Amino acid sequence: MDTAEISALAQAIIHQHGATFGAQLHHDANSVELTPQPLPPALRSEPAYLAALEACSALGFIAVDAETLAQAWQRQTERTNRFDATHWPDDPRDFGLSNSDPALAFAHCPRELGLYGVLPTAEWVGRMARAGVPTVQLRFKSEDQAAVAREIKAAVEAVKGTGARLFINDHWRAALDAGAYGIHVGQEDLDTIAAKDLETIRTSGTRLGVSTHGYAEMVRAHAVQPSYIALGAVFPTTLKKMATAPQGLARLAAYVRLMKQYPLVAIGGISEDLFPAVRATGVGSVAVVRALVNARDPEAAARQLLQRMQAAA
Ligand SMILES: Cc1ncc(COP(=O)(O)OP(=O)(O)O)c(N)n1
Ligand SMILES: Cc1ncsc1CCOP(=O)(O)O
Ligand SMILES: [Mg+2]
Repeated sequence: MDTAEISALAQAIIHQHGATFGAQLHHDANSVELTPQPLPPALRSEPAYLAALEACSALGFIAVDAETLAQAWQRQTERTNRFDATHWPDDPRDFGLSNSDPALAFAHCPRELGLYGVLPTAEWVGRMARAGVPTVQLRFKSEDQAAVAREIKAAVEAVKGTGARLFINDHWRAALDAGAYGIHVGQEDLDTIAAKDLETIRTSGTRLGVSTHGYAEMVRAHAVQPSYIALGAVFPTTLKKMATAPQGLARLAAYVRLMKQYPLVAIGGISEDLFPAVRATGVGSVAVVRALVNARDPEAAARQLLQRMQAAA
């Protein structure tokens, strides 16, 4: 196939899916600006792969995600024996997400983690757990290890008797020592935790949540078979400087279709009014910071968000 024929296949993909992913270019308060990305160097020569690489880059996927999608489109083409521009890859087998050994998976947690409060102190953790938030996280940023250990212990105490599941962000050793329900780590954290330490967390029965920001990171997260996968940032957030653009609802829905074997958590810029649209993607949990912490009445906000979670279920 020559370059013109490959470009015609790429155009067919863009024609089919431009409205879905391109719809994110609309301009309203929650719009997500996804600009076409430069075409990365091709690693293979098959037409389906090359066409998908071109199309996905044009649709705004960054190089590693366009590459992951292009490889999946090629596998889909081989598996089904035909190139189908209409079918956006969503079969885990095409992403190499099958055939994991379940004996090596992290401890399970419920598919529906529900409203998930990501909170700055043990006091906030206790307050939101008592308000009925079913999943909470202590996201306590400090270099002072003694202060970290104290805060984590206090958070573990604070959720006792509330039924809330407590995840600890980043500080996995102290979280293990304190007997927290789970640990949340980012991609950078995964880079720095040694394989033997991950194994220590896994065999302790402590749950593990992993942040992802696109297709390549989801594939990478799957390699450790975590208890849940977080997907974000869905919308712009002022709370954390993100290395990648907000993903938007269309991508979130595509991620949920692909990763439905995992409990999934959507995070980033999710305000109360956006809950129905986020829940409509099928994601089982919605994580928020500012929607709780910046609310004039955080307990009332928690009640409101819990209702939104249920209404959209
Ligand atoms: C539920 C949830 N999702 C994502 C994050 C972000 O984690 P990470 O990428 O490690 O960034 P920091 O929170 O450490 O700044 C999270 N904390 N919780
Ligand atoms: C910690 C984190 N990780 C990805 S987005 C985010 C912050 C979410 O905060 P908010 O819900 O206030 O946008
Ligand atoms: Mg982190």
